[in-house]
Amino acid sequence: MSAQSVSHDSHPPHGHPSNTAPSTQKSDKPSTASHPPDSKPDPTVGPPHPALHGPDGKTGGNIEDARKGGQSSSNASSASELASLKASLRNGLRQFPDFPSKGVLFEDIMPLFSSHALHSSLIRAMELQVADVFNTAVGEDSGIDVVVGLESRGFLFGPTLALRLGAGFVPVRKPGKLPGDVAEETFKKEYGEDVFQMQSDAIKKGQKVVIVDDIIATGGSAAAAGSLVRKLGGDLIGYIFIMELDFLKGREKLDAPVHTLLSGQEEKLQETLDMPMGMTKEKAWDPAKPVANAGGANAEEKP
Ligand SMILES: O=P(O)(O)OC[C@H]1O[C@H](OP(=O)(O)OP(=O)(O)O)[C@H](O)[C@@H]1O
Ligand SMILES: Nc1ncnc2[nH]cnc12
Repeated sequence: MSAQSVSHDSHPPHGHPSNTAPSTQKSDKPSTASHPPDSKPDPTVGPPHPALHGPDGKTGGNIEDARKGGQSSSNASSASELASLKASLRNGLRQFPDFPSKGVLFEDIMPLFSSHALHSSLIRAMELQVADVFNTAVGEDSGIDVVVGLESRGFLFGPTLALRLGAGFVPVRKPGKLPGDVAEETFKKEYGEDVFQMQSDAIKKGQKVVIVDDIIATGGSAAAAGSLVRKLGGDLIGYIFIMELDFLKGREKLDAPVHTLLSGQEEKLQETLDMPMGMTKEKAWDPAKPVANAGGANAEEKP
């Protein structure tokens, strides 16, 4: 195969091959969807889901009852654990320019699974992130009923996350794979259309559902999955992705809160002119230099 990855040493901060700025501190972090400026609310943190919260949006309800007691100290330690997990995960990602086609900077999440340590960090980070953004208890008392994962990369971590959250797992599949009655939704991809299906009895009316996938690009897949969940009567609490291709504005297609574990690409892959200093087209994407840190300076750090 001719795929080439960016070497660790020469790799620019994530999402922009021309950006050679050193890793940023809090004050000069770029404003991304997942790390907005102080003046702007963080769009990765949606409003608390009413079904999971009391009238003040913070307390009350069965799930919240489970959180009472030592909440603030455990929140602080969870936040620091989550920040440290995110840092390791960022270092585990790789980017492949011009894959699967020219102009696409492909985010390779497979190293997060080939390493036992990273895999374990990913699942723990997801578990903590869910509790943080949906304001639920950490772990099996989450109160989330179903995790829905999108074919196929959403299948890599959706089931494990579901176990951790005390939830069931339900797949959204491409057509012709699921037996019995299915609900289906057609959606637009970058080129042409695709169809997603779910088994009609997979979600019970009113069940609290979180949709997970590795990446949100145009948002077409995730929006179709959201429509299917609602068709089946599910209560869609929100979406969790590992990362986002910000410049495609996929989150604008979604009508439930959207959260990403790590920040993603802010801009489209640039041409040679924009490459980091000292690189040529031939030199830049040297396949002999295998590891890229796709996390970089733009990675999300929720305060
Ligand atoms: O936001 P969108 O533009 O809809 O794109 C995002 C989807 O694209 C990728 O899946 P892909 O269709 O490549 O399938 P795969 O997971 O089977 O590789 C990715 O895993 C998401 O599911
Ligand atoms: N740039 C990208 N990297 C990995 N998966 C993707 N799915 C859609 N766009 C992608």
